[in-house]
Amino acid sequence: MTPNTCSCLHRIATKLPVSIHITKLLSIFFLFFVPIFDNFEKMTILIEQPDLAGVEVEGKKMETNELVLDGGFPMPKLDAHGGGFDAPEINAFGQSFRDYNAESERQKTVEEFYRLNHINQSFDFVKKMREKYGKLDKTEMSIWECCELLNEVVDESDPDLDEPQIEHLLQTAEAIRKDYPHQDWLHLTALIHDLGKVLLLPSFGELPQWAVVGDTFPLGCAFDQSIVHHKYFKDNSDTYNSSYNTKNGVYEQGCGLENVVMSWGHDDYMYLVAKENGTTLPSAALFIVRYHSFYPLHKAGAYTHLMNEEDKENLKWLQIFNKYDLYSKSKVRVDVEKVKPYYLSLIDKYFPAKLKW
Ligand SMILES: O[C@H]1[C@H](O)[C@@H](O)[C@H](O)[C@@H](O)[C@H]1O
Ligand SMILES: [Fe+2]
Ligand SMILES: [Fe+2]
Repeated sequence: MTPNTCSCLHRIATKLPVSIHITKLLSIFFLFFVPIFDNFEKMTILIEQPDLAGVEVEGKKMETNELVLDGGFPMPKLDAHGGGFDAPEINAFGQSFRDYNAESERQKTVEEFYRLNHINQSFDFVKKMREKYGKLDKTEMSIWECCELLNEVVDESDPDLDEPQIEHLLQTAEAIRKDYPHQDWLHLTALIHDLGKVLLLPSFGELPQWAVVGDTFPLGCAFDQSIVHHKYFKDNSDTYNSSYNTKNGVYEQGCGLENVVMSWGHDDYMYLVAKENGTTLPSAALFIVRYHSFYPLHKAGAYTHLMNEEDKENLKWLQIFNKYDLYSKSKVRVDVEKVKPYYLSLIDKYFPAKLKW
């Protein structure tokens, strides 16, 4: 029924010799309901889509096409490569990244590092370290003061970088900031992720490199073949402990990574520091800090049977982060003084002024 037929019927109805009430009721019927039935077949139900671009959700600006994960932190839509980052093919030494067998000046140092690491990281050793460093009684300082301490630190496990660690922190943070400008928590996560390397310094007990850096792996269950230089586990006593050397070992399937004892180093230490000092960073940030060296999981896909649902969600962020951690390593220096005010503002937002270490 078209609007014309409708108004015509309305006119006829008004001319009928019946009471004014019936006329009014008919008019209402024809005017409002008939056109609705008439158009019923053509009707499409439209639900308005809120335009989230530029809108703040829990203090975070949204970009279009973003999903919101737990805690209100937006999950960016990724392209096939997991973000806009253009990963270089070769490192500063002209080799491909994380090639642990390539002949280079660093290869021997790195392999010797993993030999010692694999012999000495045991279930008992880690338990002792977590207890000792969990006390956070070494010193008090701000996040930025800690960044500056890393000026002194060079990581012997890394085949791709021999620059002081503060360079690496800023390179990672600046690279991720460029691609994810609105996720400020991710910029700060990048800045702090390796701060735990201060364990190498005298005021932190001057731990040997094998107890601070390098890839991490679980203790209390079998050492997966994907772990770099796996062969050196033959001299680790846990290899021969029947409670520890099976796929699940002391764990249950799906128990969640937080219940898994990881090899001791800068990841777990910095996680403890951030958590115990009451950071307001989201759980994905703490997950990144804690497991960023767990290449057997996030690169090789080993140990996934130990993850729970929350781990699986957080792993998506870790995999985004990892690209920047790895491929931003270069000899190009960041102008520290120029970017410092920005990072100081983030530190102020997510951390107390002084932290216990
Ligand atoms: O050599 C590197 C370096 O120590 C990194 O900081 C760590 O996160 C990596 O996993 C490791 O392989
Ligand atoms: Fe690291
Ligand atoms: Fe790193």
